[in-house]
Amino acid sequence: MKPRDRLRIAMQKSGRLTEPALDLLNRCGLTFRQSRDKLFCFGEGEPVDLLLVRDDDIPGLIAQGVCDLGIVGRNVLSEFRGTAGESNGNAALTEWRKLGFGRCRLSIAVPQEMDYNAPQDLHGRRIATSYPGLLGEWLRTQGVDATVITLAGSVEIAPKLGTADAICDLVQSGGTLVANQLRETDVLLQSEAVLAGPEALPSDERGDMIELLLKRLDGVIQVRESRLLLLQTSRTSLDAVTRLLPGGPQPTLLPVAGQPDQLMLQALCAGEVSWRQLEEIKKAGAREMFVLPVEKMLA
Ligand SMILES: Nc1ncnc2c1ncn2[C@@H]1O[C@H](COP(=O)(O)OP(=O)(O)OP(=O)(O)O)[C@@H](O)[C@H]1O
Ligand SMILES: O=P(O)(O)OC[C@H]1O[C@H](OP(=O)(O)OP(=O)(O)O)[C@H](O)[C@@H]1O
Ligand SMILES: [Mg+2]
Repeated sequence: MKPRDRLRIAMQKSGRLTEPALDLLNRCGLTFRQSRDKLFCFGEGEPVDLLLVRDDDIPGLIAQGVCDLGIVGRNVLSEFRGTAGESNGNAALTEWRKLGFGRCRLSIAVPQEMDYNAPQDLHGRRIATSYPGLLGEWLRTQGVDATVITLAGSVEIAPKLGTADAICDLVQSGGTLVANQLRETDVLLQSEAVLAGPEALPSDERGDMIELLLKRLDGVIQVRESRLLLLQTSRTSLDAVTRLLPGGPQPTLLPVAGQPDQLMLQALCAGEVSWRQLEEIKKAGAREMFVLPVEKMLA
């Protein structure tokens, strides 16, 4: 293969991961010249280009060295790793970063009326899936002997059509399962989009660019997941309120003008603050609560 001096990242051409992946790269300061419906996008500022492909092709493109990195679901990457042995030689791919979008899980689901208590109930059954590698591995670890039926899509319909007794497919809200009178029984894999690449970084300029990109990604992900929590509390409730704060550095306390028994508390939280957490904190004595997104951060 011809040596390249520009970094090449594979991402999904059109699908669930396309917008969030491009948004993330933009936030890392990468912009691209060609329109998104083209196969190749040339990086404008930095020497980083994009290849837009079917998500299933991404691990193979990295393993073959056609691309240096890829943004792909862990489900697709893990399936490739499991089946890569025979067809792709030494395809040692790794997850460089978890990207926090495209969250879903790979699960077994059975018809609602089926008597199912444990994986052993799948003995001798037919299971339809688009993930034969991951399913086969799970069945082996469970010591279950079942027939794996590989389908490219519309897996959930297989039990109704009588072509399978159970399925193994992606679940997010569970809506598709309910619509097909199926119930989820076992989770094989928790998935989200990841930045995938070879285990060893290239030893040329591309390796330096990857290191720079990883640093920027870390900053972008940290800011994206950070929230600033502001609230008011009495000094007597302070301990109870502080105990309930989501993880992060020590909060800052500020006096409230004209109310010596009151404090304004400011806390940087490392993740989303849920309504439930807010309600608990309020019960402990807080009021005037605000949760703000963080735009930029420089420690
Ligand atoms: N319901 C869902 N909610 C969230 N993420 C999902 C969901 N379904 C799939 N994903 C994740 O998004 C990835 C891409 O899903 P999508 O449906 O766009 O793929 P696809 O139909 O295989 O697309 P392609 O045309 O690129 O092959 C999946 O591999 C998975 O990681
Ligand atoms: O649990 P849910 O929120 O219902 O999501 C799960 C569904 O989403 C994905 O399909 P998608 O919507 O991409 O349709 P497709 O696979 O037929 O393209 C996946 O293959 C499941 O069918
Ligand atoms: Mg696909």
